[in-house]
Amino acid sequence: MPLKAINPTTTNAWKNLQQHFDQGGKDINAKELMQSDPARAKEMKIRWKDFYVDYSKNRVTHETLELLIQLANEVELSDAIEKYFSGDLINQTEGRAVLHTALRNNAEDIFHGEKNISADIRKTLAKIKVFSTAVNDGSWKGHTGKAITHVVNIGIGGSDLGPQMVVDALKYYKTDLDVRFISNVDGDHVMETLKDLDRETTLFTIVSKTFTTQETLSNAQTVRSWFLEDAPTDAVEKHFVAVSTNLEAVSNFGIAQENIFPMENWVGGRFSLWSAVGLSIACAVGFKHFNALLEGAHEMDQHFKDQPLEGNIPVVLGLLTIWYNNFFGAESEALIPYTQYLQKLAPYLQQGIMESNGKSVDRNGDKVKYQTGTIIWGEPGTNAQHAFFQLIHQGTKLIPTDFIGFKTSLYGNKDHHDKLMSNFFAQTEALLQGKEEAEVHSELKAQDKSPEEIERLLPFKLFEGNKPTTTILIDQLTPKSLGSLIAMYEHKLFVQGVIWNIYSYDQWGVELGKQLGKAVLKDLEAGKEVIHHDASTNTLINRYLD
Ligand SMILES: O=P(O)(O)OC[C@H]1O[C@H](O)[C@H](O)[C@@H](O)[C@@H]1O
Repeated sequence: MPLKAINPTTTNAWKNLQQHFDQGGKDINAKELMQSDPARAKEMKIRWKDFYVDYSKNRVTHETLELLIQLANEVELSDAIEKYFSGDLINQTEGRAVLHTALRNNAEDIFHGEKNISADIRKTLAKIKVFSTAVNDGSWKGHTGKAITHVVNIGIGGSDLGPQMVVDALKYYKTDLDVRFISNVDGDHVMETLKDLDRETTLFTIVSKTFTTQETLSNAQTVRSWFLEDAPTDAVEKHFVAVSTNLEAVSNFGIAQENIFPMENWVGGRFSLWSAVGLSIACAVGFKHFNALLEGAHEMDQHFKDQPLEGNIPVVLGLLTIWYNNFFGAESEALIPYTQYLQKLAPYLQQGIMESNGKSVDRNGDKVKYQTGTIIWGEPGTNAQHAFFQLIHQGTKLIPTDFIGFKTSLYGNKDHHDKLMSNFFAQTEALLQGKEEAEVHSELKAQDKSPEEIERLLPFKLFEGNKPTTTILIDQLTPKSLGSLIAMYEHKLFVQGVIWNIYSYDQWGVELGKQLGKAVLKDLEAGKEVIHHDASTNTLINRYLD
């Protein structure tokens, strides 16, 4: 069954939320509420396994939360969750199920229509295990009999961002293999990646769900030609493997049948790191850790599926976004992980969240009259503090921010970790508390400023406070906790999509640019003056051709 199409703005909860917002909700001051009700911190938190999610620094009251849950109930979120996990065709515009959760469910047999897909999932997983183990233990040899030292993943979008983020995030757990990524069709990017590689000890994984993506196919061709400059044609089978749903195109490319790792259409590209797309992850950190990543995600899946809405982490996070996006008019959300390992989390989730929920037509095919997808951005703390936190603290925009931190670091080094985490806690405190006039006044006075100077400087040194943050404190960055964290955001964006009544699992918005790109490429190749584009594009192309 497809998802029901319920316009959220027609629900009673939406109207009540609007009224609640107009009649005081917009002025909710989390700082004051925290002072008057210290129990708030205990009540507005979710403790789950090694996660501690504190959302008490948000502009919400218990009433707000009740109304948001009421909204989730009225749009039948629980029914949608059920359909998501049971393989209903919830990606209706592409006629597909959305079953990336099946990839990490080792406990049950999952059905896609009549077909039990778990056997195939386990088979592919076993193939990943055998292959990644052989590459790591040196039993997979290159064509001259040498073991593999470098793996290069060639893919873009979902076939790049997820594996790249995870490989970077789990660097601590890395094997001896050097794993790199080529994504952009920028030839310089390709050559920079190849330049110090030894053909005899490098393995290329070509990853493309469709195997039609221009960037990936061009890069794969270029890399193959580079490889064949100094290797015989039959060496390709020892150095090239592929991951795709399009098995025919892969064999036409010249990849041996046994070197193909299949994936299925019910896995969206941006949710595919759990599938064979994660091959480079298994190579980089070993199969054991890849499996732990899947386990962590599965545990979050269980939580999301079974936990009542009020105590359900992705649900609560998703509802907070709705509150800010649709009632306060906040346009973006920042994600600040306090670990350098997660430096690619925001770019990864930009695809996950913005490609999923950047839609303006609802599930009835009508143009929506409310805001949908949020803009996602972020960088690791503390770097972010020295770059753009000024705007979060004192700018004019409301930017709800997730702070993600870990109780213990990986190398110990407590001295550094205490410094890192003191910033983590202090920033959410500063954003909540702000700094009032009296405090600024006495600080300036203590610096021996004259009354005139104090008066002049005071407005610039004030901090409003009441800037909303959610703290996600996790015990340690492990493959398992990373799996849970990623799955948490996957489900959060699902919740938002259900409430906004949009289709989160298609991405038609990326097609037009690709189409026009092909036409422009023909013009560039022809090299003749163009006149059939708009005036600006004609001028630019002609200048390029000149
Ligand atoms: O894996 P591929 O088929 O090569 O697709 C790579 C990417 O292509 C497009 O840009 C889609 O919008 C992405 O969702 C996808 O991840």
